[in-house]
Amino acid sequence: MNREQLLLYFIMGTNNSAGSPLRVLTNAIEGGVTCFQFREKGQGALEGAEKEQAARDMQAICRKHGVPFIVNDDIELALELQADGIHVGQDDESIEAVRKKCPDYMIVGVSAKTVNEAAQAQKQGADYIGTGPMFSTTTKADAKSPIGPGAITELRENGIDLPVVGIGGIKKENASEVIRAGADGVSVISSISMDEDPKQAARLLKNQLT
Ligand SMILES: Nc1nc(C(F)(F)F)ncc1COP(=O)(O)OP(=O)(O)O
Ligand SMILES: [Mg+2]
Repeated sequence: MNREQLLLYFIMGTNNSAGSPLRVLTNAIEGGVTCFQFREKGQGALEGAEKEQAARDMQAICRKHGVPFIVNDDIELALELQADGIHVGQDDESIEAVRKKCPDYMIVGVSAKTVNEAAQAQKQGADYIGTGPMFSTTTKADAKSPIGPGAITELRENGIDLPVVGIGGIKKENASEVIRAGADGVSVISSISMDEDPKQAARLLKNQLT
């Protein structure tokens, strides 16, 4: 995974979008999204065959536009779809378990908010880490309290040179703070998925990043 791919990392499930998820994803990518994560979780999330079909539909859109397609949590689904990668949190399967099950080409992303967690992730071969929540968020029901962009600066000051993306409550008004703090990119859900114009939302966000 090269760092540039993490610049504007859009995450969405079918229950995060105001409009049609496939149309939202297409518009978001046309607006400049550089990486996508399928995260089907929380109230109203699809399961089983419906979840798999939604993932396949979104994967096809990513493939058409050359955007990496990452699956959140669900390793079996990632393997079934031959996704470009998988993202796991501290309470999900370990990186070792993921690496054992997944082919080498797959990107492995890990949530890490402390220097210790990030160092562990780096040692175990993570390709990138997601750090947050940067700001308060309503999308992730079990999100902990915000740690702010300073947490990314602390990782950098302690020798964590893995690609890092900030996540949690990021919008165009605060995105540049996360980059200035040392992140390679920002990850967003509702700032794009709930906007009535996801293409414009992605474009305005991206303009804050470079
Ligand atoms: N899904 C995520 N993606 C990222 C990414 F780096 F990709 F931006 N960072 C952090 C998370 C949060 O991952 P996790 O802590 O397992 O919670 P959940 O499974 O509810 O998302
Ligand atoms: Mg998870």
